[in-house]
Amino acid sequence: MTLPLRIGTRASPLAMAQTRLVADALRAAHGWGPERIEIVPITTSGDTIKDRPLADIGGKALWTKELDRALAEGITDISVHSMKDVETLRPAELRIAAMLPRADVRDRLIGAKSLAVLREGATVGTASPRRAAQLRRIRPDLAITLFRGNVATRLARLDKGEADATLLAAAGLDRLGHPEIGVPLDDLLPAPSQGAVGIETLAAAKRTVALIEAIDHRDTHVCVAAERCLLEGLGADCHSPVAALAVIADGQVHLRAEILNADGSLSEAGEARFDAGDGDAPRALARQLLDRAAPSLRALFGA
Ligand SMILES: NCc1[nH]cc(CCC(=O)O)c1CC(=O)O
Repeated sequence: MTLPLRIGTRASPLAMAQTRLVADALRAAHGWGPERIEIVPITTSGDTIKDRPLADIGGKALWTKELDRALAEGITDISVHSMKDVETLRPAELRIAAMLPRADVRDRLIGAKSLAVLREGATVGTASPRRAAQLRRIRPDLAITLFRGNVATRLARLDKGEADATLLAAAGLDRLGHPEIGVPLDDLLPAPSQGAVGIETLAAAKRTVALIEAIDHRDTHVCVAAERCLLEGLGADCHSPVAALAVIADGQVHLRAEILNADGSLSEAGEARFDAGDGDAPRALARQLLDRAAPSLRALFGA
């Protein structure tokens, strides 16, 4: 292939930073010069609508629709995604062929040294139903205010005093060059796919698939696939109050997961160990969580 490989990405600073990591990995794997890759920034609906919770926008595929269209129309050859923002069920003609090595999976608290020292009734800015529910389970007195927009926007809103604290993914802060911002929360189970970057192309584009597979980080791919199978079993997406994390331990996948209601007053947690590539075990864990959940929690998942 002599033409440049065109990489479609959201235009946010984090998406661009992640895309540069993908470009570097591809160049290193294939011995390419800089001219072999072209980065194509694309604005998505998720980027333009900032003032409403994502669930209210009716939104599936908010971050991916425009990138998918660019692939289908031949404007780009591959797309780079934060896997956390990729809806659970993808069009069959697309293939997530590789993932970069996962970054720090934790959330970091910004604005206070710990959740415990936040004053009574403090306000925490977040747009994540999972973070809101986990926070309010630990500290029911906290008020949640809607914080959307990219990482820099949220930090600026915190600076302006629109909230006492916020939670952001360590992965995003680190990849934007801010390893010093915030305190990692070890006890908060992250969002499914947090910290993972995926590379997608048309399943029929066999040569492109092969080029991408060369940089696949298998353990990350296996773990994120397990977390996404759990989401599938729950009938959930990236706007649902679900936390999950898979790690490889003793040659097996160890998946921990939790579902919550909006204020964290109801939750159900569980774990499973299974072989890499087993999609049934995470779906069975999803079933178990729903079966054990109180009816009003189960109803949130349409089950
Ligand atoms: N939903 C926004 C989003 N999508 C991916 C990341 C950070 C990188 C990651 O978690 O992989 C973020 C920001 C955040 O949650 O702080």
